[in-house]
Amino acid sequence: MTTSGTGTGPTGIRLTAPAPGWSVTADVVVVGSGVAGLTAALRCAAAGRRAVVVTKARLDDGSTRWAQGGIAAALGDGDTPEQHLGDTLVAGAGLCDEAAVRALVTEGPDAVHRLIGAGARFDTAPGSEEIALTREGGHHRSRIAHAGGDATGAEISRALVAAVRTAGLRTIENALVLDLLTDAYGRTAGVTLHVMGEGQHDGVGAVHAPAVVLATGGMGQVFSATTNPAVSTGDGVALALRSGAEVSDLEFVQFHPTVLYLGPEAEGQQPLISEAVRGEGAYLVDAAGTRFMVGQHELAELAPRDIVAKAITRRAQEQGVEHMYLDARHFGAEMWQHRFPTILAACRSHGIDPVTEPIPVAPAAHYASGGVRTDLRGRTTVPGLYACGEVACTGVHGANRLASNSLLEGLVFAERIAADIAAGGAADGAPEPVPPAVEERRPPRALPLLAPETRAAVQRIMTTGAGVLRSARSLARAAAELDVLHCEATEAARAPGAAGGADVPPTSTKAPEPGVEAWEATNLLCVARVLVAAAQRREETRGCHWREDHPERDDASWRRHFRITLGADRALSIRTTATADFPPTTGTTSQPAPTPDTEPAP
Ligand SMILES: Cc1cc2nc3c(=O)[nH]c(=O)nc-3n(C[C@H](O)[C@H](O)[C@H](O)COP(=O)(O)OP(=O)(O)OC[C@H]3O[C@@H](n4cnc5c(N)ncnc54)[C@H](O)[C@@H]3O)c2cc1C
Ligand SMILES: O=C([O-])CC(=O)C(=O)O
Repeated sequence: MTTSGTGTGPTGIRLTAPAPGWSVTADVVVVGSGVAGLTAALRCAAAGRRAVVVTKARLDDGSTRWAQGGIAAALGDGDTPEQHLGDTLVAGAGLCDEAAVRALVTEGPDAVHRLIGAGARFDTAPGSEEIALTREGGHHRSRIAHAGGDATGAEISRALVAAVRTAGLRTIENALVLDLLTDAYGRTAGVTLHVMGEGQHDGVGAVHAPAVVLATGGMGQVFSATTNPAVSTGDGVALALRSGAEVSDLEFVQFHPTVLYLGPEAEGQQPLISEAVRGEGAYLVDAAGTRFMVGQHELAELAPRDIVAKAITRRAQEQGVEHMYLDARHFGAEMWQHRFPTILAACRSHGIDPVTEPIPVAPAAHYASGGVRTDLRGRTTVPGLYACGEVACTGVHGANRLASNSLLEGLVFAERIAADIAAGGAADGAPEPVPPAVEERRPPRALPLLAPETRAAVQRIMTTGAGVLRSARSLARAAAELDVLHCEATEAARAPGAAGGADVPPTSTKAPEPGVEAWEATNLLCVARVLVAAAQRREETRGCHWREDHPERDDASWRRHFRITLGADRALSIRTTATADFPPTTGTTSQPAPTPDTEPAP
């Protein structure tokens, strides 16, 4: 067995996990403990597979816990999966894979009922046992189930964590997964991970398993202001790239239109004002108090998210201001308290009372519509490596995710993966035993210890150059600045005495292990560079990719996906493929090379 990662990241630096010092063996290792990871683990366990869940912080520390609006499914009278399909395809702006969307919307209602069976409690309509349903942007029907008013994700997380505990699943918390292990045939054989804090697993170790499910969530932390929690650093996408898997559609970062505006210097996770607030009748008004969405789209404030985010940005530019306002004073105190208690508390903690004043809002990075490319069974292009949830690109979201389809996608595709694993879809048999000489055979470590400041630098560069509004110029500047960061990091890594530097023998036991911050910063830089490369390539405006210099959607030239890998020559390669070819329907690595063009990255 050898460690993967012998190629270089887009940083050009060899990114290889340190050799494992301890190990655990399982049938499947699930990386991440949000809705996708926990559902996959529970389902695998129910099918008799030994599943281990590894997660970077605590079990409930991902985006799932923060989800507000709800989970979309055709649960209501008169609603149908077909109508849900239609709304999803429209939001996806011509780039959804219809087969994937069909799987989502037809399997969605039962998946939600299974979640309820697992213990999740959704709000019910007054005086009834029926699930209460609301609306969000892009949905022509009320089909969003919610819990605790605006605390849907917290309830889903609570229920799934409780189910995992009841099922007695093995979990390893505070463990950052570094890289994929592969066997001599290039098949998945587990992961290496770095456990923080005290405990029996302290330091770098490994979980050996023939199937790995990446469920690491999003990459919102690539930007300065995001709704995503601190753990959303794109680790799964970076790991997948290093292991040779394909990623796709990274340029489609969804900016949520209504995030509480806390000033131009605000950084890190920002409070979301759910789209469900607009679903219940809140208005967007500009600095002059005018409802500017009326007349812009048939659904006005409930237009798909990308359209609202663009309208807010445009109107703010016209008026020379930083934000717009969401006015829901007409809800009254009781409705605010009952329906949106979390948002009410968050606003008040920042000195804004939505009962008596409009809420200042601006777009912020919210969701990665692209990610690690999978087929309908959740298989990536590396045998035995699966991906589900926000880290994955199943083809469901196209160029822009429809509101509240994300939790649903996590459920449905996690279940599909578990079914595939249960049917023997991963590499056959147990992983090969680790040969004693693995320490000597691992590639030389040359991970630069990126300083924590690198994270903030990446975020500033990405926010300025690759944010909600982009252009060739802004993207070129971002690419150049990221290059500088990469070069500085490389130089620092080579400096005498640096961990992983040239003076540290590959097998040295004295070299300090890179810290979590170093891995996260490295992963952020890696995904930022790939994201910018994809955004530079897409010379049109589509879905949540908005190019100032190419303001129109161009189906003739760009109704395509970019499939991005790190080649054996260590260069980033970007291929384009037509929508109809996406994703593969048969599985793993034996796909014919897509047409038409294969080019080195810019
Ligand atoms: C504020 C907010 C509100 C939202 N509201 C909604 C909504 O109402 N409806 C909806 O459908 N969607 C919503 N979304 C999106 C949705 O919540 C997420 O897309 C979804 O929860 C992602 O689930 P996941 O399981 O893929 O990832 P997450 O829930 O983000 O979990 C990822 C997990 O991976 C772990 N992890 C990451 N990297 C590593 C690593 N290297 N090693 C080990 N573990 C790692 C994390 O610690 C975490 O446990 C919202 C998102 C946010 C941020
Ligand atoms: O509550 C919100 O607006 C967030 C949401 O639905 C989503 O991201 O799907």
